[in-house]
Amino acid sequence: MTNVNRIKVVVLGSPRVGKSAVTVRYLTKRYIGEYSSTSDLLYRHNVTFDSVTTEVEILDTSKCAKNGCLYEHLRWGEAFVIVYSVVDKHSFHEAQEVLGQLVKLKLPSYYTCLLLGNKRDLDHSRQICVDEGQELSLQYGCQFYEVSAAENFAGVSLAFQSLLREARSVQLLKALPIRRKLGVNSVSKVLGNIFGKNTKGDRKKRPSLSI
Ligand SMILES: Nc1nc2c(ncn2[C@@H]2O[C@H](COP(=O)(O)OP(=O)(O)OP(=O)(O)O)[C@@H](O)[C@H]2O)c(=O)[nH]1
Repeated sequence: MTNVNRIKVVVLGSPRVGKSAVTVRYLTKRYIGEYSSTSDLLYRHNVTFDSVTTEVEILDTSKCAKNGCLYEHLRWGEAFVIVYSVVDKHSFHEAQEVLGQLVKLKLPSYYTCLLLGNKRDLDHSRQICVDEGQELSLQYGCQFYEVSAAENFAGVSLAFQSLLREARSVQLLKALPIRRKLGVNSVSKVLGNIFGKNTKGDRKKRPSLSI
């Protein structure tokens, strides 16, 4: 059963893309250059949106995802941050693979997902342009931000908050009493509020930003 007071977030991506850096930046505002952890780390903190406080669990995954834990991570999570490095083409392709697995495992139920291009401060060595990230996110219907955990707290914070807001809306929707019948228009309104479609069917752009 959905717990509307808790959101479980999983941070995934290739080795060394900055999963720990973005997670710790979001939670503490600090950038720590090197992390020595070789196992998954679970963080807990509270967020308040519209006067409602929700507990957030963030699982910063380690290399274990390579050794068959990906399935468990995807099953455990309700919201996903899939990180790649803009200076590492391979990590972008791996992000694409993870998105594919996520869709296979989670659809048709709702889930929330953020594609996060990290290390944008290394622009001179870029291998993945903004448009490629944007395109991939549109393909999989997820949010997209480019950030630099090293240089900027604001972008990382905005990206996580945007994900958490959407995750909370999805949870509220899931928690609607099954017996309460909604008309087609009501359902379309609820979904529109969450996924950015207005009732006339025009699609609003998903949040997408480079900071
Ligand atoms: N230039 C730059 N370096 C970064 C940035 N974010 C992380 N790094 C560096 O990238 C390296 C890997 O960062 P981590 O946060 O440990 O990456 P990770 O994905 O958690 O690594 P694993 O858990 O080992 O897979 C470290 O040397 C960080 O200092 C960034 O935004 N810009």
